[in-house]
Amino acid sequence: MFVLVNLKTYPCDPVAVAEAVRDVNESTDARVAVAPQAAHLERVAETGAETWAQHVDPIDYGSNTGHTLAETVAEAGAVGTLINHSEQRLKLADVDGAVEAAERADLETVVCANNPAQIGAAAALGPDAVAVEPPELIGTGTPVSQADPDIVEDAVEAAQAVDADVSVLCGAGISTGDDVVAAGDLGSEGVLLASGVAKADDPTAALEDLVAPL
Ligand SMILES: O=C(CO)COP(=O)(O)O
Repeated sequence: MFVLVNLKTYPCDPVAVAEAVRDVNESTDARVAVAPQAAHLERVAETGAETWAQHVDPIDYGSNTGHTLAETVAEAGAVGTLINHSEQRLKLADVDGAVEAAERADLETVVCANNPAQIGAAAALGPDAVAVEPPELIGTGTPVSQADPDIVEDAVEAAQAVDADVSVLCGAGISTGDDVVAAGDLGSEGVLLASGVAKADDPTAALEDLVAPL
């Protein structure tokens, strides 16, 4: 299972979380990675943790003030990027352009989507993975795998119908090892999560709990 910890703009110490991600990754068969804010990418990557960007824009080098260029993210040490997170929605054409930009920079891609229909559309753009995250469950602590298991199974089916090579992750409210196991049982190859680690008093303990059954 892939466990991708999105730090959003939570007021945690990104380097401390990254060190916990690095250490827990070494102690488990699961793959554990962290997605800090763009300005923290370099410091986080220097810890040795697998580092992802939260977003890249559908642009190339040039006159794009305030945008995030995929090549710069890669140079800062990211190996992958989220695209179209529920909190950073893009138009379909821009999701396509962002996937293209990420591929140009050799970044692995996870395109997020709200529901199985959008997952099918996202899978058609050829990312490495898609992630279904029902927005109403994000940050609630109620795991998608428990509150809405059908959405995960339907997302897996929708992605497979379009491109069987695209992995499916799920997210929203995931915070325990049991949640991760339940996600896997529904056909998900990984989880995206944030508050369960970024807001935890002890991020290392939270991460250890997440991977314990894997
Ligand atoms: O948006 C998410 C991960 O990208 C999910 O957030 P929570 O884990 O806080 O529900």
